Amino acid sequence: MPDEKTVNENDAGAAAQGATDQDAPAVSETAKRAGRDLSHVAPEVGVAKPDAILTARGVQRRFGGMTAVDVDYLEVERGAITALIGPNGAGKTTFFNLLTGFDKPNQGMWTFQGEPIAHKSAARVARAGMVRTFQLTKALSRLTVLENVLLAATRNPGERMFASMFQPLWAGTEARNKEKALEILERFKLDKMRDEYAGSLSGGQRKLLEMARALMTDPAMIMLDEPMAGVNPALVQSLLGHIQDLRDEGMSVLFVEHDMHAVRHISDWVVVMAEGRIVAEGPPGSVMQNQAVVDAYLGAHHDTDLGDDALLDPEVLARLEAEEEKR
Ligand SMILES: Nc1ncnc2c1ncn2[C@@H]1O[C@H](COP(=O)(O)OP(=O)(O)OP(=O)(O)O)[C@@H](O)[C@H]1O
Repeated sequence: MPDEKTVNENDAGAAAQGATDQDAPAVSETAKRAGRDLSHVAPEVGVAKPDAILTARGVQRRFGGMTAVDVDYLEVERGAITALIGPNGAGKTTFFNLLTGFDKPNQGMWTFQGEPIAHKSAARVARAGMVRTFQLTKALSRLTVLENVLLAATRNPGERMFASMFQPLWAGTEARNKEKALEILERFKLDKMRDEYAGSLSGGQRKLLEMARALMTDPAMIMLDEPMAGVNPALVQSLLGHIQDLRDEGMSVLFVEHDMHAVRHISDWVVVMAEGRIVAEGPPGSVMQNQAVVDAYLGAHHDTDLGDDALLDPEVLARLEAEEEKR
């Protein structure tokens, strides 16, 4: 059965207005504030947010003569779920790669929690608290689920030669990391699969493992790259619930996604890119009605359904779940 919490759109906003759902985990003050504050923000490109965790200015990335990213100004709200959408080739992944230090801009700057992090390495960005998920590579598929999560732990002094001379210190950190990894695996219901090869996980479980790996570093902001891609429809609801939980615990979430149903249901704010630029931003309900957004998708001959809610209708979900069980 779908969880009440994920069926309601804009949970943080609902919670802020005093909605009571006794089954839902506690919603952090940050998330409540983000939901409440964003409801007063004008849906305009480049609009200032009440409490921005990330601010980008004049970001450009060119490949030869083609400008893949040309973002004048963007603020991303702290403690909110922000979706980055747009037709194929809009520049979403390139922008994501730039922000997280996996690519370098031709120009532009951005700050994260007030700290300038443009031109910094991916490792440095991660240490600052902005962590992105990664698709399971072939090499990682051959490690166990637990090994995958442990590998994501940062600042393990055991990795440093000097500290490795102090075995007890190193051993203590390893034990703590393992305890933490097991807690995270339990949260995502992957604990029973801890010793299985990661390659044997289903599409949805892989997405959860990617999130689990990111959580090992206690990020302030988690960047999810197409979290719904390759996920069985019956698991979509649960995955959406996990993403909302991250937000409700106070984390900021920025995700690139093509699945408009997911975008509509969990996003507090949606940013739309087309041809490298941001063409619209606003709450999910209104932004998808925006003419610039409709034009961007139609112009790209895109067949994306900009969002009826059929997939997340409880009856449709119950049928999908029943079909899944019969298999
Ligand atoms: N390394 C590269 N070299 C040359 N062109 C590139 C490179 N990376 C991306 N591009 C081009 O930049 C543009 C933006 O690509 P990008 O992958 O960022 O778009 P996207 O919005 O993520 O698309 P999709 O939704 O299909 O993943 C595209 O025209 C793409 O071909």
